[in-house]
Amino acid sequence: MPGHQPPNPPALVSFPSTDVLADSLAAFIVKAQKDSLDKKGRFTIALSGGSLPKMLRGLIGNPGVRWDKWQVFYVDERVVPLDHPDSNHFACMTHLFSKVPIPADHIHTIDQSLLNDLEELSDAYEKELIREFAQKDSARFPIFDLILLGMGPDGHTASLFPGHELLTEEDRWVAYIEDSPKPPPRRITFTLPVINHALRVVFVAAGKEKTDTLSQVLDHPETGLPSARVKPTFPVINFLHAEGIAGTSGLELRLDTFKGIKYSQLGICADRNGPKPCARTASDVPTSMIHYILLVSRQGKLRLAKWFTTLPSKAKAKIIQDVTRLVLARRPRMCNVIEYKGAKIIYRQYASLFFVCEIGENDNELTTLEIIHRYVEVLDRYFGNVCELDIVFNFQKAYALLDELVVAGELLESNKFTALTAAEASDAWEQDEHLQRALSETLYA
Ligand SMILES: O=C1O[C@H](COP(=O)(O)O)[C@@H](O)[C@H](O)[C@H]1O
Repeated sequence: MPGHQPPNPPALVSFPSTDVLADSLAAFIVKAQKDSLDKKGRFTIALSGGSLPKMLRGLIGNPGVRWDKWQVFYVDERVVPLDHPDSNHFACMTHLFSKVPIPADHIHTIDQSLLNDLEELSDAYEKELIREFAQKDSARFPIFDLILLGMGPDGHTASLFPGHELLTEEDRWVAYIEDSPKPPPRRITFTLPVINHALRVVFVAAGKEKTDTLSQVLDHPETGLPSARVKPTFPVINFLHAEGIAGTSGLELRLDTFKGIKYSQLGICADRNGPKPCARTASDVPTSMIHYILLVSRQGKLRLAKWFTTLPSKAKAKIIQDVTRLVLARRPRMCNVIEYKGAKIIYRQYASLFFVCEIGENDNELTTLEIIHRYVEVLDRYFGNVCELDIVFNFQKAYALLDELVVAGELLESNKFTALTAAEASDAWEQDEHLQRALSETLYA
């Protein structure tokens, strides 16, 4: 489960103006949407209120957006009628949805008939989430493709406020609050586990006062501000515009403001040596997706097949046949990338085994080779110089180790030791179970 893995450091993108931020954010959303549609044909997104809806203007008239594939939820909602100026839905309607062709039933709002009963209202919204997610993704918590958050000057995000008991909620998906320090007082909100299970989480912060809050959140997470508790598996990306941070040239980022952050920045970026224009754009945030991983022997025998896309068995058999033929025909010094039906096959040979992945045409080959190598390293450490026979006789373990690294086609755990520790822990439980069984058989025989 994504939320059980150690979080990655956040990334910060600073923009010279809110217009550039809005364009870049739109490009990022379209890329995330494309990845999700390629993978599963739908796109689930959760939106915040406050200043965020205005920042979504880059989506209006954007030809890359497939509105009919979106399922929209609200990260939090103020408990007021849906046409009330305080409503987050109202803000999103005003600034975005009234201007784009999204089907009305793809926007999941609160049930207005329950405004007088907060418990019923939040339960009903949770049920709405269950309807969308429970059978398709994780039943424990929904896994959103993208959650867009705001950050209040006090560090609150969604309707999770500093020091509030809701910050420790571990079970509920949606909770309610009657005493919000920011008006209106009655709200419902996603809980932190829901936010932390998302595939991508982005904070959008615009305004000078957000600089100090962001610095507090990034440099002093120990203070436990709500925004600092957002720690999903993949890096949180912070889209920031604030005068004084990004000046007119956009390059005057005050690096000392954010000490703890990993500066793997996009758009206008900076590192410890100072800010510089960055070749990458926000839409290049690495969301590379593997469609499948195959392990094929030199004799053309399939040793492992892990699919991250849903395909009929016939199509899978055809792919295995084609890919095996293509890879086996390669000579040693040839490039490790092969074009195949509008996608890319990335392969690497280790002794008698070919490790083969398919990725999209815009995905990153080198990252994929790195993922393959990481998997081989983990296998190697686990089996001690892994060979083909280890995989043949322990294929469940080979799958389990892969599951520790790659989930839903994306690299989940880049630390091989963490992946190994998880596998060794499950071995220990297994042995313990054997022991328990042997003991109880002896005792009760
Ligand atoms: O009250 C709320 O505040 C936060 C932050 O809003 P912002 O105006 O400072 O961006 C927002 O994300 C949340 O959805 C909203 O209900």
